Amino acid sequence: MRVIYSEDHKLRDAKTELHAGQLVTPFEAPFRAEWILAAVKEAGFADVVAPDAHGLETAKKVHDPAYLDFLATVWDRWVAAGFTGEAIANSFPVRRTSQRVPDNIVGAIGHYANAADTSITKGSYEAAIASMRCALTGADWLGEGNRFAFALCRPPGHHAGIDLFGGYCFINNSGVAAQRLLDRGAKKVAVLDVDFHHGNGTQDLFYHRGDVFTASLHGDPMQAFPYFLGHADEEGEGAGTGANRNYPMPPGTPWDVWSAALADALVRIKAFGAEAIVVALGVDTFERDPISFFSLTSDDFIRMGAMIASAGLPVLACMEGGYGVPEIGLNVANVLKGLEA
Ligand SMILES: NCCCNCCCCCS
Ligand SMILES: [Zn+2]
Repeated sequence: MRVIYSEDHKLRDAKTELHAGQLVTPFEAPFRAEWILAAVKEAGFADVVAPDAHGLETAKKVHDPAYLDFLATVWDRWVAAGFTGEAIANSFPVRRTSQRVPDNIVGAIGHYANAADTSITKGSYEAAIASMRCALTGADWLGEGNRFAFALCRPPGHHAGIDLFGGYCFINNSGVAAQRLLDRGAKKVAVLDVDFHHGNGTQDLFYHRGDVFTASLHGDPMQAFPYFLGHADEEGEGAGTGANRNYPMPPGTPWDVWSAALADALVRIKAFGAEAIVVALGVDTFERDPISFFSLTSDDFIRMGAMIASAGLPVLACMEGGYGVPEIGLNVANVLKGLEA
């Protein structure tokens, strides 16, 4: 199991998150990557490397290049506008409005945001680039014929759409990795999102494409972020018809219900003909996660890894969510243990 990790994740260290009507210390904070790194090393996954210095060529195939330019410049534009706080979107192009991108930075950040929970700060972009590079380096490890890799991505990526940031995400690491695998010769790949929250960004990237199967197991969007995508009737469009599968589940969902959805997703991934699986690995399905409502135990994460490995395909796991409790490290290590069991 190759682990890819970059110290540059520390450049993403926002001080505010709009949560429950207050500006709180962000749930998605630097300690997360440190705890997870320590735990996977402790579990024996010590083959840890820094990412290669990939550019934006692959990312530009799944994200709007103008959006990537926005990410690269938003902080400087925010400061140039004279604002002293962190960059937070507060006006959005909602129903029956123009999709023109305003020149004003407050309008522009709202155009590109799908949630107001993600403050942009100095260094956020550089950290997102490093995170993307971890995923791309993991894809290359698989492309070289290896079976498993874990990209310790921070910031996460699965809520980042074609031209959207939010849910603590900026660049869709697992989506970029899937594209890399295709560019290296795969005909079909799958992105399996096991994070508690629906992979709305990943679904957006590939919804009209037939070469990437996207599956997501998540809290029912009627009750859970991201609220506005993730229903079971979203099955892809055009060339992507039948290549998207959502498994929304209710509060309190335990392993036996959750794993039945995983089993179904894996059957569909195999039937699709995927040559590799990119796992959007969030561990916020854990019973004590502070912002989620499923009931998986730490041992369930071993079972999760074993089930995914049973598909018999190469697997790249890209770190997504999992918050607040020390068990996030154990739970990630347990998935890796299950993969290699
Ligand atoms: N402020 C907490 C409420 C929800 N905010 C978005 C959660 C994104 C999870 C990404 S895995
Ligand atoms: Zn999540």
